[in-house]
Amino acid sequence: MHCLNVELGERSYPIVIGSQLLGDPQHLLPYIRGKQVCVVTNETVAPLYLERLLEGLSGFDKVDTIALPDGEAFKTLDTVNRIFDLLLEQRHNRSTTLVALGGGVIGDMAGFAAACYQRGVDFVQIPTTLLAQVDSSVGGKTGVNHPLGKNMIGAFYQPRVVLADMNTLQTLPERELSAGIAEVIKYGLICDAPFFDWLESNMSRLLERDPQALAYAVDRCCRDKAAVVAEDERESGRRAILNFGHTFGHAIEAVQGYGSWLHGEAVAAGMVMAAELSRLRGSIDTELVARIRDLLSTARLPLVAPDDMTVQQFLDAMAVDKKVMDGRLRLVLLRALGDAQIVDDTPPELLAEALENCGAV
Ligand SMILES: NC(=O)c1ccc[n+]([C@@H]2O[C@H](COP(=O)([O-])OP(=O)(O)OC[C@H]3O[C@@H](n4cnc5c(N)ncnc54)[C@H](O)[C@@H]3O)[C@@H](O)[C@H]2O)c1
Ligand SMILES: O=C(O)C(=O)C[C@@H](O)[C@H](O)[C@H](O)COP(=O)(O)O
Ligand SMILES: [Zn+2]
Repeated sequence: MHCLNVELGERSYPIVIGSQLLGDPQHLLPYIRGKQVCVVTNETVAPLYLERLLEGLSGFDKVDTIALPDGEAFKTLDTVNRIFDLLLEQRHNRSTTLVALGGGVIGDMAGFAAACYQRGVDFVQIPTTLLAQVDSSVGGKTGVNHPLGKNMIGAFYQPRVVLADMNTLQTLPERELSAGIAEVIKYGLICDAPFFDWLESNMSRLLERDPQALAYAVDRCCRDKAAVVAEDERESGRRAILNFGHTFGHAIEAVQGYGSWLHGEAVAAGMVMAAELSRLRGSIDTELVARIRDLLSTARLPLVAPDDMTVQQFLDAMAVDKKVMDGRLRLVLLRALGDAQIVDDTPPELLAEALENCGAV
């Protein structure tokens, strides 16, 4: 077991990475300040891990659980409202703690509920997917989707602790493991070239779920993300690099209807699009684009746009991206391997060419 910190002054918190963390309450209890707890999970994760977690919470006056329906399609205000209904019906007060047990969908919604309930209560992240362990549980972006755009309603709200139990990854469906690997690869591309090299040599170990390789990757990604977030908590500048591939990816998710492409899959295709655009702008060469495609493909991730998705559909969906400023699209592109930059001067015809080169019609 080991630990690292997200340094945010009075909002700093630890990320604990280990195995058997779920059954060992000593990691969780110090971060629960009141006597009330509400575990937020879903119908898939509850039968797998809820009982183990609840065993460690038996000392509290009040422990409620809500198991939400599973899936990105349920990452909505209506679903978050179900959390508020339960909290109010069960008379949870301001000293309650929400515990998010699940993937990024649960973490994003539980965190948002915690930010809003009685103007803010504590919350804890127990991420059970690779994607949630390397990305969504860290950094305090919480929120829900809107039919017109991804994560459009939300808040920056940091957890009190993140507990990443490696054992939970053993039950993850293969497709979800790959989706998590997309965000893992992202860190290599945007800020950690040596890690990208490591991934090229060790991808088979990750796909085989070698516990040591998984723990190494989770630790490395969390360190990379914690450093970026510590520098720019609310994305006024550098944090936007964590959005690499996402302007394209979010367009895919919104146009396809949330859930048909997994977030990580959409980000994978989006990263190829961003890499291709970087190449067209002359920043990176064909060889690097090929390396990126090869690694994503080895991880069984998609490299091109969904069938029939048009350039115009991309452009319309991308126009509502949260990074748009004064009507200008801001995109995260690559200057080199491990070096991302934010650009706001992409010629429209070059953007269209990159999209077409990646399968948009
Ligand atoms: N807040 C952030 O910074 C941030 C970062 C990246 C992604 N996200 C968001 O995270 C979401 C994607 O997260 P995700 O990939 O974890 O998806 P998810 O939460 O939908 O989980 C994926 C699937 O795996 C199941 N599952 C979870 N843990 C399991 C386990 N241990 N064993 C078996 N099945 C398990 C879930 O029930 C679900 O069916 C998206 O909504 C995305 O926008 C947020
Ligand atoms: O933490 C961040 O910052 C990220 O951008 C991480 C992304 O992987 C994540 O998908 C995030 O939810 C995207 O945020 P958004 O602000 O573009 O909706
Ligand atoms: Zn993401």
